[in-house]
Amino acid sequence: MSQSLLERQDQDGVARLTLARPHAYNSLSLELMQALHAELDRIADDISIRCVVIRGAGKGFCAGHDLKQMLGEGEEAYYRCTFETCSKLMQRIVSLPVPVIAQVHGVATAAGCQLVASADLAVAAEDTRFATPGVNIGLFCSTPMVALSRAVQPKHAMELLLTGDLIDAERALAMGLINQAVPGDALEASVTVLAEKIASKSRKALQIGKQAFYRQREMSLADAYAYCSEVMVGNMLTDDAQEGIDAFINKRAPQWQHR
Ligand SMILES: C/C=C/C(=O)SCCNC(=O)CCNC(=O)[C@H](O)C(C)(C)COP(=O)(O)OP(=O)(O)OC[C@H]1O[C@@H](n2cnc3c(N)ncnc32)[C@H](O)[C@@H]1OP(=O)(O)O
Repeated sequence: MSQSLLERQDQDGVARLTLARPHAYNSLSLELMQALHAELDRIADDISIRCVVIRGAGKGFCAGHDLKQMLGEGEEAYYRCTFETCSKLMQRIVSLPVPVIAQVHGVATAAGCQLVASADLAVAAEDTRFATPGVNIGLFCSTPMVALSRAVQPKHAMELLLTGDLIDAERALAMGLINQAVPGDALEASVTVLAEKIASKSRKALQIGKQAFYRQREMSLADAYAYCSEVMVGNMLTDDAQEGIDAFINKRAPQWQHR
């Protein structure tokens, strides 16, 4: 991992990944996206991690793709590589076996807003501004729309995409883009409470549940119930479910094996 682009700190089963390009609002250069993807791959295989927090260094979370790099490179192959890399990164977040929380402050625009929408949960400082402003610069936010249109109601997604307007955290909360809007000085603590609560669960249960949540959403009602019934059967057969139920019945704390 490149220390200058992305920083990682692990504590109590939570991996905190900090986008570290504060001079450019942590905009997603190709190298930063590659570093984040590689770190998520490592976390996927790291049994000690049960929750991931993605946050930004400096005065904002993320201002989307690095426009200076994009204009500077100016080649079709480079653009294709950028958007494919970003799209794979967002899918890696969804396919990660453990939940991802976006800890958002300052601004989250374009691909930064997509990062928020792609995370399983998001907590923002009250004064955060969100937007998909590509349309203001002749660049409709087509890849962010994939995550956005799955995270919020279609008319809310279209409003953001068509106007490019900045919205505040209160509006983002009302749209369902974020889970909580908290005072800026309470952001770190609020995310820690949420992350540690999740990290206290069985990693196996989190993995089974997260994967099933996204898969069943693409299915018909009947297929979703059939699929999730089988998921529950598989879940019941895990060591952690057997342990958790026994612990509940015997009024003791469960000892997770994370399998
Ligand atoms: C399909 C997906 C497409 C995309 O993701 S395309 C990217 C679309 N993103 C945007 O259009 C956002 C562009 N940025 C902004 O609109 C504004 O910025 C903000 C609202 C995020 C913040 O405004 P303020 O607080 O006034 O700061 P500031 O002076 O505009 O920016 C500070 C420094 O950060 C650089 N910067 C900001 N966003 C980007 C970016 N996306 N790529 C590269 N650099 C960026 C600026 O240029 C400047 O730099 P310097 O201090 O050298 O003047």
